[in-house]
Amino acid sequence: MPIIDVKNLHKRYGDKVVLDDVSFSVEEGEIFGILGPNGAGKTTTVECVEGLRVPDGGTISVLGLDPRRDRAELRENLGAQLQESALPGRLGAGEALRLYASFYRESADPDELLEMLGIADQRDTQFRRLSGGQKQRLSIALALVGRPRVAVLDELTTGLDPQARRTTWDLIERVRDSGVTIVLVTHFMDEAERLCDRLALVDGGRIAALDTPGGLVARARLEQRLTFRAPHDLDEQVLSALPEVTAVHRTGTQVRITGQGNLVYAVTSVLARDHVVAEDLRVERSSLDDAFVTLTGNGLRP
Ligand SMILES: Nc1ncnc2c1ncn2[C@@H]1O[C@H](COP(=O)(O)OP(=O)(O)OP(=O)(O)O)[C@@H](O)[C@H]1O
Repeated sequence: MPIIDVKNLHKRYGDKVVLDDVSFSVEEGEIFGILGPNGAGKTTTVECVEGLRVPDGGTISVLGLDPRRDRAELRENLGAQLQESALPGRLGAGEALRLYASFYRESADPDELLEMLGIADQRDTQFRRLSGGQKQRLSIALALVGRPRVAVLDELTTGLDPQARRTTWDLIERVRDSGVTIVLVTHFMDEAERLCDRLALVDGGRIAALDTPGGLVARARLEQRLTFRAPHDLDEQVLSALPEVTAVHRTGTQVRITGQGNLVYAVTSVLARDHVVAEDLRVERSSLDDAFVTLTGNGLRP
């Protein structure tokens, strides 16, 4: 049984339709990504799941609870990352965690959480004096302090430097391994590809596609490209005849092959059979970025 089940969600602000028949389910123990450009409806979707916004239509079940009707019960089991502005600047990091821990029937040990998130040294630092990365970690700690079964993390690594992003990703994997189901809202392809077991691509208030990152790339049926340097006597006909190959281009010793399916295996098998040494062999794999453009007709960047 899914831990989150969203069916036919509709939401409009005035005349503007923001969610148009959004349906998806999240299985226990997965990292489920909601990926899309600015204004796609990602935050509106998760805030409906959290019971913070009221949908105009559709049904939502989280751990068998109705987010609006059973809000108090849901709060005990669902952790949400806080917006930065939600904390007073003079509150210490440890103090904030202890305060939030007191809101729950059962809570995690604040000191252990600070340790796990690598901000134990900042225990007594006021919120306003924390760096962007430390604030981010504290907001994750606050989402986890109630020992939730589900955590919703929105724009997890926005504003972090590359090193801090990677550390945060490792951390999220550890949180998932500890048994927490995670819903991750992001507009970063690399983040989604690295972390998510399954992903919903949201565009203009609709789910354009839902699959594993690899499944989305495969579904877009994008061409793969293989380049290498080959001796002049390479028989191009043999390669063109392969069912996986759509085109062979040659400029001097440089060969570029495009195709689909198991292209790399098909081409390299023939080359090995004919004792052709392919130098500087490179495979250009289609990315989730390309898949998004193909599946939605739009890019993620504004
Ligand atoms: N309270 C509101 N009143 C009116 N319009 C709103 C409100 N909240 C969001 N919107 C509009 O709804 C649309 C979806 O917003 P939402 O915040 O869900 O998108 P998002 O995908 O999370 O975007 P971002 O990546 O920029 O956070 C946007 O066009 C936004 O301007």
